[in-house]
Amino acid sequence: MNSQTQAILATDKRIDGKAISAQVLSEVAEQVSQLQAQGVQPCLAVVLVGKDPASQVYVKNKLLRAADVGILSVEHYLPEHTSEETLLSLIESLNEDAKVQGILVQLPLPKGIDEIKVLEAIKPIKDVDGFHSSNVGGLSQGRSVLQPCTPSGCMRLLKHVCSDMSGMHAVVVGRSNIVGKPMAALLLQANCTVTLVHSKSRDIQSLCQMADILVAAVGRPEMIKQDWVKPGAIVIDVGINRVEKDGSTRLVGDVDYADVWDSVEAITPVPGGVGPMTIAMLMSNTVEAAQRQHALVSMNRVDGSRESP
Ligand SMILES: Nc1nc2c(c(=O)[nH]1)N[C@@H](CN(C=O)c1ccc(C(=O)N[C@@H](CCC(=O)O)C(=O)O)cc1)CN2
Repeated sequence: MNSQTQAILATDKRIDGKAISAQVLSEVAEQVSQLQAQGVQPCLAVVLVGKDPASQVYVKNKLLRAADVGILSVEHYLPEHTSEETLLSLIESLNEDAKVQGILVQLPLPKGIDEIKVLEAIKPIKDVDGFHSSNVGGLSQGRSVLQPCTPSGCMRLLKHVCSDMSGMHAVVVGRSNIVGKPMAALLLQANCTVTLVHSKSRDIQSLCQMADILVAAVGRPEMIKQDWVKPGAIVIDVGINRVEKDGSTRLVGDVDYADVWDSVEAITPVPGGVGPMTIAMLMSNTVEAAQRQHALVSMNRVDGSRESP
Protein backbone atom coordinates (compact mmCIF):
# COMPACT_ATOMS: atom_id res chain seq x y z
CA MET A 1 0.00 0.00 0.00
CA ASN A 2 1.35 3.44 -0.84
CA SER A 3 1.44 6.29 1.66
CA GLN A 4 -1.41 8.11 -0.09
CA THR A 5 -3.81 5.16 0.42
CA GLN A 6 -2.60 4.86 3.99
CA ALA A 7 -3.47 8.51 4.57
CA ILE A 8 -6.98 7.98 3.16
CA LEU A 9 -7.61 4.96 5.40
CA ALA A 10 -6.45 6.74 8.52
CA THR A 11 -7.68 10.26 7.84
CA ASP A 12 -6.33 12.64 10.45
CA LYS A 13 -6.28 10.69 13.64
CA ARG A 14 -9.35 8.64 12.90
CA ILE A 15 -8.54 5.03 11.97
CA ASP A 16 -11.29 4.17 9.52
CA GLY A 17 -12.30 0.56 10.19
CA LYS A 18 -14.96 0.67 7.48
CA ALA A 19 -12.48 1.62 4.77
CA ILE A 20 -9.78 -0.78 5.98
CA SER A 21 -12.27 -3.65 6.25
CA ALA A 22 -13.39 -2.93 2.67
CA GLN A 23 -9.78 -3.35 1.60
CA VAL A 24 -9.50 -6.69 3.48
CA LEU A 25 -12.75 -7.87 1.86
CA SER A 26 -11.50 -7.02 -1.61
CA GLU A 27 -8.33 -9.08 -0.95
CA VAL A 28 -10.52 -11.93 0.28
CA ALA A 29 -12.72 -11.74 -2.86
CA GLU A 30 -9.58 -12.13 -4.97
CA GLN A 31 -8.48 -15.18 -2.94
CA VAL A 32 -11.96 -16.70 -3.31
CA SER A 33 -11.69 -16.33 -7.11
CA GLN A 34 -8.32 -18.10 -7.04
CA LEU A 35 -9.77 -20.98 -5.00
CA GLN A 36 -12.78 -21.24 -7.32
CA ALA A 37 -10.40 -21.49 -10.28
CA GLN A 38 -8.91 -24.54 -8.52
CA GLY A 39 -12.37 -26.08 -8.11
CA VAL A 40 -12.81 -25.08 -4.46
CA GLN A 41 -15.92 -23.16 -3.33
CA PRO A 42 -15.29 -21.77 0.19
CA CYS A 43 -18.28 -22.31 2.46
CA LEU A 44 -19.01 -20.99 5.94
CA ALA A 45 -21.54 -22.62 8.29
CA VAL A 46 -23.11 -20.16 10.70
CA VAL A 47 -24.89 -21.43 13.80
CA LEU A 48 -27.13 -19.18 15.89
CA VAL A 49 -28.89 -20.51 18.97
CA GLY A 50 -31.74 -18.37 20.29
CA LYS A 51 -32.92 -14.90 19.33
CA ASP A 52 -30.50 -12.45 20.94
CA PRO A 53 -31.17 -9.26 18.89
CA ALA A 54 -27.52 -8.15 18.67
CA SER A 55 -26.40 -11.66 17.65
CA GLN A 56 -29.08 -11.72 14.95
CA VAL A 57 -27.69 -8.47 13.50
CA TYR A 58 -24.08 -9.73 13.60
CA VAL A 59 -25.05 -13.03 11.93
CA LYS A 60 -27.04 -11.22 9.23
CA ASN A 61 -24.03 -8.98 8.53
CA LYS A 62 -21.68 -11.97 8.40
CA LEU A 63 -23.93 -13.66 5.82
CA LEU A 64 -24.10 -10.47 3.75
CA ARG A 65 -20.32 -10.00 3.75
CA ALA A 66 -19.82 -13.68 2.84
CA ALA A 67 -22.10 -13.26 -0.17
CA ASP A 68 -20.26 -10.05 -1.16
CA VAL A 69 -16.91 -11.85 -1.42
CA GLY A 70 -18.23 -15.05 -3.03
CA ILE A 71 -18.20 -17.27 0.07
CA LEU A 72 -21.14 -19.66 0.22
CA SER A 73 -22.90 -19.86 3.55
CA VAL A 74 -25.18 -22.35 5.26
CA GLU A 75 -27.33 -21.08 8.10
CA HIS A 76 -28.47 -23.06 11.12
CA TYR A 77 -30.94 -21.26 13.39
CA LEU A 78 -31.71 -23.28 16.51
CA PRO A 79 -34.33 -22.43 19.14
CA GLU A 80 -33.36 -20.94 22.52
CA HIS A 81 -34.01 -24.21 24.37
CA THR A 82 -31.84 -26.38 22.11
CA SER A 83 -30.01 -29.04 24.10
CA GLU A 84 -26.23 -29.13 24.23
CA GLU A 85 -26.41 -32.61 22.72
CA THR A 86 -28.34 -31.37 19.65
CA LEU A 87 -25.86 -28.56 19.12
CA LEU A 88 -22.89 -30.91 19.48
CA SER A 89 -24.37 -33.33 16.98
CA LEU A 90 -24.90 -30.49 14.46
CA ILE A 91 -21.24 -29.49 14.88
CA GLU A 92 -20.20 -33.10 14.41
CA SER A 93 -22.08 -33.26 11.10
CA LEU A 94 -20.54 -29.95 9.94
CA ASN A 95 -17.08 -31.24 10.92
CA GLU A 96 -17.64 -34.23 8.62
CA ASP A 97 -19.11 -32.22 5.73
CA ALA A 98 -16.29 -31.78 3.20
CA LYS A 99 -18.19 -28.94 1.48
CA VAL A 100 -18.03 -26.81 4.66
CA GLN A 101 -14.62 -25.33 5.45
CA GLY A 102 -15.54 -22.90 8.22
CA ILE A 103 -17.80 -23.31 11.25
CA LEU A 104 -18.91 -20.38 13.35
CA VAL A 105 -21.08 -20.63 16.46
CA GLN A 106 -22.31 -17.16 17.36
CA LEU A 107 -21.67 -16.19 21.00
CA PRO A 108 -23.03 -15.80 23.60
CA LEU A 109 -24.84 -19.15 23.79
CA PRO A 110 -28.00 -19.44 25.90
CA LYS A 111 -27.55 -20.35 29.58
CA GLY A 112 -27.29 -24.08 30.17
CA ILE A 113 -25.04 -24.74 27.18
CA ASP A 114 -21.36 -25.22 27.99
CA GLU A 115 -19.64 -22.73 25.67
CA ILE A 116 -16.19 -24.28 26.03
CA LYS A 117 -17.49 -27.79 25.30
CA VAL A 118 -19.18 -26.50 22.14
CA LEU A 119 -16.13 -24.57 20.89
CA GLU A 120 -13.89 -27.57 21.60
CA ALA A 121 -16.17 -29.73 19.43
CA ILE A 122 -15.30 -27.73 16.28
CA LYS A 123 -12.43 -29.22 14.26
CA PRO A 124 -9.49 -26.81 14.72
CA ILE A 125 -8.94 -26.58 10.95
CA LYS A 126 -12.57 -25.39 10.51
CA ASP A 127 -12.47 -23.11 13.59
CA VAL A 128 -12.71 -19.76 11.78
CA ASP A 129 -13.24 -17.95 15.10
CA GLY A 130 -9.90 -19.22 16.39
CA PHE A 131 -11.46 -20.17 19.76
CA HIS A 132 -10.50 -23.88 19.92
CA SER A 133 -7.83 -24.57 22.54
CA SER A 134 -5.54 -25.97 19.85
CA ASN A 135 -5.66 -22.62 17.99
CA VAL A 136 -5.47 -20.62 21.24
CA GLY A 137 -2.39 -22.60 22.30
CA GLY A 138 -0.85 -22.27 18.83
CA LEU A 139 -1.34 -18.51 18.95
CA SER A 140 0.43 -18.21 22.29
CA GLN A 141 3.32 -20.26 20.88
CA GLY A 142 3.53 -17.96 17.83
CA ARG A 143 2.49 -20.74 15.41
CA SER A 144 0.57 -20.00 12.23
CA VAL A 145 -3.02 -20.82 13.24
CA LEU A 146 -6.51 -19.41 12.67
CA GLN A 147 -6.62 -16.33 14.91
CA PRO A 148 -9.61 -14.77 16.71
CA CYS A 149 -11.21 -12.19 14.41
CA THR A 150 -11.48 -9.13 16.67
CA PRO A 151 -7.85 -9.14 17.87
CA SER A 152 -6.49 -9.89 14.39
CA GLY A 153 -8.67 -7.05 13.08
CA CYS A 154 -7.20 -4.74 15.73
CA MET A 155 -3.69 -5.70 14.60
CA ARG A 156 -4.59 -4.82 10.98
CA LEU A 157 -5.83 -1.42 12.17
CA LEU A 158 -2.68 -0.85 14.22
CA LYS A 159 -0.45 -1.72 11.26
CA HIS A 160 -2.08 1.10 9.29
CA VAL A 161 -0.79 3.69 11.70
CA CYS A 162 2.33 2.00 13.00
CA SER A 163 4.47 -0.22 10.79
CA ASP A 164 6.86 -1.23 13.59
CA MET A 165 5.45 -1.74 17.09
CA SER A 166 8.67 -3.22 18.40
CA GLY A 167 9.49 -2.03 21.93
CA MET A 168 6.26 -0.10 22.33
CA HIS A 169 4.34 -0.47 25.57
CA ALA A 170 0.89 -1.89 24.81
CA VAL A 171 -1.73 -1.91 27.55
CA VAL A 172 -4.79 -4.12 26.99
CA VAL A 173 -7.73 -3.42 29.29
CA GLY A 174 -9.90 -6.55 29.64
CA ARG A 175 -8.91 -10.22 29.84
CA SER A 176 -11.71 -12.00 27.97
CA ASN A 177 -10.90 -15.17 26.05
CA ILE A 178 -12.17 -13.72 22.78
CA VAL A 179 -10.43 -10.33 22.88
CA GLY A 180 -8.12 -9.41 25.78
CA LYS A 181 -5.99 -12.54 26.07
CA PRO A 182 -5.46 -13.18 22.32
CA MET A 183 -4.86 -9.44 21.78
CA ALA A 184 -2.06 -9.56 24.36
CA ALA A 185 -0.56 -12.60 22.58
CA LEU A 186 -0.61 -10.84 19.18
CA LEU A 187 0.95 -7.65 20.57
CA LEU A 188 3.67 -9.74 22.20
CA GLN A 189 4.32 -11.38 18.82
CA ALA A 190 4.72 -7.86 17.38
CA ASN A 191 7.46 -7.34 20.01
CA CYS A 192 5.49 -4.97 22.22
CA THR A 193 5.94 -4.91 25.96
CA VAL A 194 2.47 -5.96 27.04
CA THR A 195 0.49 -5.19 30.19
CA LEU A 196 -2.85 -6.97 30.56
CA VAL A 197 -5.10 -4.98 32.88
CA HIS A 198 -8.25 -6.47 34.47
CA SER A 199 -10.86 -5.82 37.12
CA LYS A 200 -8.51 -6.81 39.95
CA SER A 201 -5.59 -4.70 38.70
CA ARG A 202 -4.54 -1.86 41.00
CA ASP A 203 -4.55 1.73 39.78
CA ILE A 204 -5.82 1.02 36.28
CA GLN A 205 -5.62 4.71 35.34
CA SER A 206 -1.85 4.85 35.97
CA LEU A 207 -1.33 1.64 33.97
CA CYS A 208 -3.27 3.13 31.04
CA GLN A 209 -1.23 6.35 31.24
CA MET A 210 1.90 4.30 30.45
CA ALA A 211 0.52 2.97 27.15
CA ASP A 212 1.98 3.81 23.74
CA ILE A 213 -0.79 1.56 22.41
CA LEU A 214 -3.98 1.35 24.45
CA VAL A 215 -6.55 -1.35 23.64
CA ALA A 216 -9.83 -1.01 25.53
CA ALA A 217 -12.04 -4.10 25.73
CA VAL A 218 -13.93 -3.91 29.00
CA GLY A 219 -17.53 -3.14 28.03
CA ARG A 220 -17.82 -0.01 30.21
CA PRO A 221 -19.16 2.99 28.30
CA GLU A 222 -16.61 5.82 27.93
CA MET A 223 -14.59 4.67 30.92
CA ILE A 224 -11.30 5.92 29.51
CA LYS A 225 -10.92 9.70 29.71
CA GLN A 226 -8.25 12.13 28.57
CA ASP A 227 -6.30 11.99 31.84
CA TRP A 228 -5.97 8.19 31.40
CA VAL A 229 -4.17 8.52 28.07
CA LYS A 230 -0.53 9.37 27.42
CA PRO A 231 -0.15 12.20 24.86
CA GLY A 232 0.61 10.67 21.45
CA ALA A 233 -0.86 7.25 22.29
CA ILE A 234 -2.59 5.08 19.69
CA VAL A 235 -6.00 3.99 20.97
CA ILE A 236 -7.99 0.97 19.76
CA ASP A 237 -11.52 0.89 21.16
CA VAL A 238 -13.12 -2.57 21.10
CA GLY A 239 -16.11 -1.60 23.27
CA ILE A 240 -19.61 -1.56 21.79
CA ASN A 241 -21.98 -0.12 24.40
CA ARG A 242 -25.54 1.04 23.86
CA VAL A 243 -26.37 4.04 26.05
CA GLU A 244 -29.64 5.89 26.49
CA LYS A 245 -29.47 9.65 26.33
CA ASP A 246 -32.31 12.16 25.96
CA GLY A 247 -34.71 9.38 24.99
CA SER A 248 -32.57 7.92 22.22
CA THR A 249 -30.00 5.13 22.11
CA ARG A 250 -26.50 5.66 20.84
CA LEU A 251 -23.48 3.46 20.46
CA VAL A 252 -20.31 4.37 22.35
CA GLY A 253 -17.00 2.68 23.00
CA ASP A 254 -15.03 2.08 26.20
CA VAL A 255 -13.10 5.28 25.44
CA ASP A 256 -14.54 8.77 25.68
CA TYR A 257 -13.70 9.59 22.03
CA ALA A 258 -14.33 13.34 22.16
CA ASP A 259 -12.51 13.75 25.46
CA VAL A 260 -9.28 11.94 24.42
CA TRP A 261 -9.23 13.30 20.83
CA ASP A 262 -6.73 16.13 21.45
CA SER A 263 -4.24 13.84 23.21
CA VAL A 264 -4.07 10.85 20.91
CA GLU A 265 -2.00 10.22 17.79
CA ALA A 266 -4.67 7.94 16.34
CA ILE A 267 -7.94 6.38 17.48
CA THR A 268 -10.66 4.04 16.22
CA PRO A 269 -14.24 5.33 16.29
CA VAL A 270 -17.30 3.42 17.56
CA PRO A 271 -19.15 2.54 15.41
CA GLY A 272 -16.99 2.13 12.29
CA GLY A 273 -13.73 1.02 13.89
CA VAL A 274 -13.05 -2.47 15.19
CA GLY A 275 -16.58 -3.87 14.56
CA PRO A 276 -16.41 -4.05 10.73
CA MET A 277 -12.90 -5.52 10.97
CA THR A 278 -14.21 -8.46 13.04
CA ILE A 279 -16.45 -9.52 10.16
CA ALA A 280 -13.80 -8.90 7.48
CA MET A 281 -11.27 -11.05 9.40
CA LEU A 282 -13.88 -13.82 9.67
CA MET A 283 -14.07 -13.87 5.87
CA SER A 284 -10.29 -13.88 5.69
CA ASN A 285 -10.13 -16.84 8.13
CA THR A 286 -12.74 -18.74 6.09
CA VAL A 287 -10.59 -18.42 2.98
CA GLU A 288 -7.51 -19.41 4.95
CA ALA A 289 -9.33 -22.48 6.31
CA ALA A 290 -10.41 -23.41 2.77
CA GLN A 291 -6.84 -23.00 1.48
CA ARG A 292 -5.45 -25.16 4.30
CA GLN A 293 -8.04 -27.91 3.78
CA HIS A 294 -7.48 -27.88 0.01
CA ALA A 295 -3.72 -28.19 0.57
CA LEU A 296 -4.28 -31.14 2.95
CA VAL A 297 -6.56 -32.92 0.49
CA SER A 298 -4.08 -32.40 -2.36
CA MET A 299 -1.23 -33.66 -0.19
CA ASN A 300 -3.19 -36.78 0.76
CA ARG A 301 -3.93 -37.45 -2.90
CA VAL A 302 -0.20 -37.35 -3.63
CA ASP A 303 1.07 -39.46 -0.70
CA GLY A 304 -2.03 -41.68 -0.37
CA SER A 305 -2.29 -41.10 3.39
CA ARG A 306 -5.70 -41.08 5.01
CA GLU A 307 -5.67 -37.93 7.14
CA SER A 308 -8.83 -35.95 6.41
CA PRO A 309 -9.35 -32.25 6.97
N1 LIG B 1 -18.63 -16.47 17.42
C1 LIG B 1 -18.41 -15.18 17.73
N2 LIG B 1 -19.26 -14.55 18.55
C2 LIG B 1 -19.00 -13.24 18.87
C3 LIG B 1 -17.90 -12.55 18.31
C4 LIG B 1 -17.02 -13.26 17.47
O1 LIG B 1 -16.00 -12.73 16.98
N3 LIG B 1 -17.32 -14.57 17.20
N4 LIG B 1 -17.74 -11.17 18.55
C5 LIG B 1 -18.81 -10.40 19.13
C6 LIG B 1 -19.87 -9.91 18.19
N5 LIG B 1 -19.48 -9.66 16.78
C7 LIG B 1 -19.27 -10.72 15.97
O2 LIG B 1 -19.78 -11.79 16.12
C8 LIG B 1 -19.50 -8.35 16.23
C9 LIG B 1 -19.73 -7.24 17.00
C10 LIG B 1 -19.84 -5.97 16.40
C11 LIG B 1 -19.70 -5.82 15.03
C12 LIG B 1 -19.88 -4.50 14.36
O3 LIG B 1 -19.74 -4.42 13.17
N6 LIG B 1 -20.22 -3.44 15.08
C13 LIG B 1 -20.55 -2.17 14.49
C14 LIG B 1 -21.77 -1.62 15.19
C15 LIG B 1 -22.95 -2.49 14.94
C16 LIG B 1 -24.13 -2.16 15.84
O4 LIG B 1 -24.84 -1.22 15.52
O5 LIG B 1 -24.33 -2.88 16.81
C17 LIG B 1 -19.38 -1.20 14.63
O6 LIG B 1 -18.65 -1.30 15.64
O7 LIG B 1 -19.22 -0.38 13.74
C18 LIG B 1 -19.43 -6.92 14.29
C19 LIG B 1 -19.34 -8.18 14.86
C20 LIG B 1 -19.54 -11.26 20.17
N7 LIG B 1 -19.87 -12.56 19.67
